[in-house]
Amino acid sequence: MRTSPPAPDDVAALQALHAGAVQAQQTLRTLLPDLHVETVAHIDSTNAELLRRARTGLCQPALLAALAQSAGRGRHGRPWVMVPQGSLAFSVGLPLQPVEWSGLSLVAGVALARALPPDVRLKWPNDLVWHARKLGGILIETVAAPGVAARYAVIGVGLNLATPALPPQAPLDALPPAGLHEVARACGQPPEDAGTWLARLAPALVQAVRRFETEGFAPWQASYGALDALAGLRVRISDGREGVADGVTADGALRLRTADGRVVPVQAGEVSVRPC
Ligand SMILES: O=C(O)CCCC[C@@H]1SC[C@@H]2NC(=O)N[C@@H]21
Repeated sequence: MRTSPPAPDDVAALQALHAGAVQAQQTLRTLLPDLHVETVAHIDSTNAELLRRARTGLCQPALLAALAQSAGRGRHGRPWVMVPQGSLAFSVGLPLQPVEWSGLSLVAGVALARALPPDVRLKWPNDLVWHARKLGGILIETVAAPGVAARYAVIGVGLNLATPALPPQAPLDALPPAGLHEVARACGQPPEDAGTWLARLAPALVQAVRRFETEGFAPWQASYGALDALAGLRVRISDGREGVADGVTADGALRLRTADGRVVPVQAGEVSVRPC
């Protein structure tokens, strides 16, 4: 709990973030007229908060963004640490009833990558990368929505704006981090604040997820392929399997071409790139 008044920088940053959320709400007013938007200075985790609300029956579409998270979480129970010098963290929550859930995180990745600078790519299943460095990630969690057939899906997005220092305990096969300000500099563009990115990314994400709900992953397969950072690389899956990454299947599994020439679908796991 905060005991001192927010610093002026926090106030300005929160206003900018809020302006981005309101702009996203405007963009989405036809698709999601009841979208609730909220921006907070501090929270444990935007994903955790929307899931808590859904469990108590608050299942309306929501966009929640935060300047700081004390318990941000990533995939596989890992912590997600925001860069204090510049970060974007938001979650979109909405009741969802897709024909098939597989591929949702890949669709979210495609939508985000398309709204980010041109060189941003996707590392299966849901890392946003730039020149083999991690810019951000996506964490999707769902909960049963009381009284309705749909589940409530919470799609959390964390993006570095500033480039984080490499943590000393980083595993050797983890991707080194990158930040969007650095990407903008490399493209000769000025850096943009978290609110500006939120206004672009949240609508792109919601529009894609709504389309996924009715059409599934298959129409996204080619778009994913065009953004696939792993295509043609030697990879190792966290379960020990190795091979060459060969795109994704029509339901979003990673196609792994093994040494004996077979292609096996990998439904889940962590992927590390091996030296050639
Ligand atoms: O790369 C990953 O493992 C996914 C990271 C997802 C982090 C975001 S930040 C906003 C939302 N709230 C969380 O606690 N996690 C997601």
